[in-house]
Amino acid sequence: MTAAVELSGVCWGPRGRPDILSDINFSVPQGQIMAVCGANGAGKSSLLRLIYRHQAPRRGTVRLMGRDIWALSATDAARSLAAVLQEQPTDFALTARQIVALGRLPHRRGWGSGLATPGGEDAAIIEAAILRMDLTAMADRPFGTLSGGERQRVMVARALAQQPRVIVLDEPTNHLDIRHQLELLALLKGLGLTVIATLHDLTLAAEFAERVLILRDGRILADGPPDLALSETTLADAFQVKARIDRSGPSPRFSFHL
Ligand SMILES: Nc1ncnc2c1ncn2[C@@H]1O[C@H](COP(=O)(O)OP(=O)(O)OP(=O)(O)O)[C@@H](O)[C@H]1O
Repeated sequence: MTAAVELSGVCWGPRGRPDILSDINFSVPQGQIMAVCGANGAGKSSLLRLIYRHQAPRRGTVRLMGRDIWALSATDAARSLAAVLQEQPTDFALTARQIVALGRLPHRRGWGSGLATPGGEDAAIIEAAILRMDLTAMADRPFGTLSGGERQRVMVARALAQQPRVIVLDEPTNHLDIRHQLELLALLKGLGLTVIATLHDLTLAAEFAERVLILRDGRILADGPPDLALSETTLADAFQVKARIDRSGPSPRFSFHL
């Protein structure tokens, strides 16, 4: 089966600067849940920006469903891939429902029609995404009046309304309380989509992901099932701390010291 996302020989750096990401090679099968972990500045968000076609690799290729993502139009890419980012829209006057409705834009014919009130099928998809993210009670409130966690759920609902095959999330559990963190990760797992998410919380990564990719200084340090990728040696190397993992319980417990 065609990989959902595949990076081959990818390097990236800002213009006029040395590479920040080097020699990145991995392939994510359709339906896989992958967490990307690593220290601050390791290159996680930069890697996601390459995957959601925000920036082009300096060398190498990023493929989405087998096609070079830069051979696709932005709209075609958005029909297959949705991104949930840490930066949120600045248009705080839009209601939560209007923001979720933006997820339908890549599927509308002609950008002008995208601003019209959604028709039957689109409206049903938007309402389903609102319901799924438990936003019904606040759907008509301006986005700017929502709490950080509620806004995060609106952004996930927008991604769901986009009906992508791949969903990329940058720190999706930021701002969420424990219950909403667990609910969001369970929901993402149950979608049957390919999911690539950066996560700082290694316990959540170990429980949620089938595969963990660990970056260090812009290179892949480990890539594999959580039990293998999240080893004491790898974590010590990735985060420059002493790491202990207690695997005696149902899920691993991580402890760290300097
Ligand atoms: N456009 C840019 N220009 C200059 N430096 C950049 C640019 N984008 C990223 N960097 C640098 O690249 C490195 C990796 O940044 P990135 O945001 O990808 O890290 P991260 O792993 O997501 O970090 P964090 O956990 O702190 O969010 C950082 O040192 C950052 O300052």
